[in-house]
Amino acid sequence: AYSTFQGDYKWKKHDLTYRIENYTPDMSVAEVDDSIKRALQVWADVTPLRFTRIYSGTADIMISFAVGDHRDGYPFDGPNGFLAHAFPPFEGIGGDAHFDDDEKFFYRSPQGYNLFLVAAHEFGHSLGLEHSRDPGALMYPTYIYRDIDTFVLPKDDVDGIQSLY
Ligand SMILES: CNC(=O)[C@@H](NC(=O)[C@H](CC(C)C)CN(O)C=O)C(C)(C)C
Ligand SMILES: [Zn+2]
Repeated sequence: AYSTFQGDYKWKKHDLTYRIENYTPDMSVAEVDDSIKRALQVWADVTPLRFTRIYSGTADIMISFAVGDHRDGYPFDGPNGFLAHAFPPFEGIGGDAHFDDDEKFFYRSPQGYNLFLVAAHEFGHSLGLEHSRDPGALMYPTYIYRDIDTFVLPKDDVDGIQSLY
């Protein structure tokens, strides 16, 4: 039930870079770094894609926290509502993921919004996946909490990403 972006947007290379541009006050730097790294690994585990972190310059996937209007034409909406958004693989802002810092993100708590889960969904978009109609899929449009210690990428998402890479 997965879907990809019209025109089959996908990266033409398997070695991708990412850069964490800023941090949320909701958790430690180490916890953000780990959440992002694990959210990318979810997709790397089932594709030939590899992710390398860079600390300056322009990465394929630029990751940032922002509130309200952050000048990309898609202003955030305060607490709740939209939690984050990401752009499909194309030049420039393509691949980039923005997280709404008016949300309270959590590292491990089942309350609130788990950063790892939100990021894993966003990176699905960064790699070329659109939303799935499968309510069990990570790419389902609504945030659903799942135990992150036992998290396994749902089959619909695996089928989707493997249809691209
Ligand atoms: C709690 N709020 C929600 O469930 C909202 N959904 C989201 O914020 C999506 C991200 C989640 C799935 C991590 C937005 N999205 O698709 C980004 O790529 C609404 C369903 C209210 C829009
Ligand atoms: Zn989405």
